[in-house]
Amino acid sequence: METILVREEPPIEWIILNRPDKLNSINVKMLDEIGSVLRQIVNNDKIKVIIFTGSGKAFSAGADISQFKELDPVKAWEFATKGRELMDYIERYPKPTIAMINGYALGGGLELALSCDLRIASQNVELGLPEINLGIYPGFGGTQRLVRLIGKGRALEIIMLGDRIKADYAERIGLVNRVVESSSLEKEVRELALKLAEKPQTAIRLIKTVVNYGNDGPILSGLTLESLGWGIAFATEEEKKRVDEFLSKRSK
Ligand SMILES: CC(C)(COP(=O)(O)OP(=O)(O)OC[C@H]1O[C@@H](n2cnc3c(N)ncnc32)[C@H](O)[C@@H]1OP(=O)(O)O)[C@@H](O)C(=O)NCCC(=O)NCCSC(=O)CCO
Repeated sequence: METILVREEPPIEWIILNRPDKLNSINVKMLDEIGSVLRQIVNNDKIKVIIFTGSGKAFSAGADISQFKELDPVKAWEFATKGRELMDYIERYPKPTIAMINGYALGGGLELALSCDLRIASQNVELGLPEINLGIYPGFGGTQRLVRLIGKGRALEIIMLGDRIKADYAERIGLVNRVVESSSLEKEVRELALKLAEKPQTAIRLIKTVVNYGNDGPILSGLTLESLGWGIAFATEEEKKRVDEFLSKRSK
């Protein structure tokens, strides 16, 4: 891999964006390499949680602006589609994903974090969608995912002003799940990942499916999907085992 580092530590797979001298800005090669790793491990049962992070002082400063001069409108559309499709794949990935955000997460970097299930940030982060300052706007899904995560008013403020946001405000508005001390970021995220890995994996997968697909359409479709998935959970060994354990403890 040229642009990422991969650390396999079952049950965790670490995907580390690795262009630190360019603040881990995202080029086509990086999109390809991330997609390729995710496809390789999708059926590996030993890997239960994926953690994305960045090497050096950034999670990622966004799409690689140095490539923008080569983009005519059609190539720009294709690049945005490629980035957005990877983010769609991450959002719907059957295993839980965590963005461990260190330093800058801007533009496409924040959009990558938005496509993850959980976002844990260190105190020193600066988050934002500064694309407006380049005369464009977020193209890897940010206009849609940010609105759904924090609401239209706050999302429009972030997207239209392009300002950088600090950790405490990001936590207050729900942009990140949790802010932790920089020195304990990796430890806390690892603990969270191990906790997730202990959970019944089919139920986790069903939750992701119901939440992601259910929220895309009318509420009645989402609620129906919830009921269907709930039924499927009863077909799993994990459900039988855990319900039996609960009941047997109480009947003693
Ligand atoms: C993140 C900033 C504020 C950091 O500033 P600073 O600490 O001063 O560091 P720099 O010298 O600016 O950057 C170091 C090095 O990285 C290169 N770089 C940084 N960001 C990018 C990028 N997005 N693309 C390409 N290269 C980048 C920078 O050129 C330097 O390289 P040298 O070879 O040393 O010159 C600041 O870097 C910043 O504002 N970055 C841009 C953030 C941004 O606008 N992101 C949105 C991109 S568009 C997008 O993501 C579309 C998808 O929706």
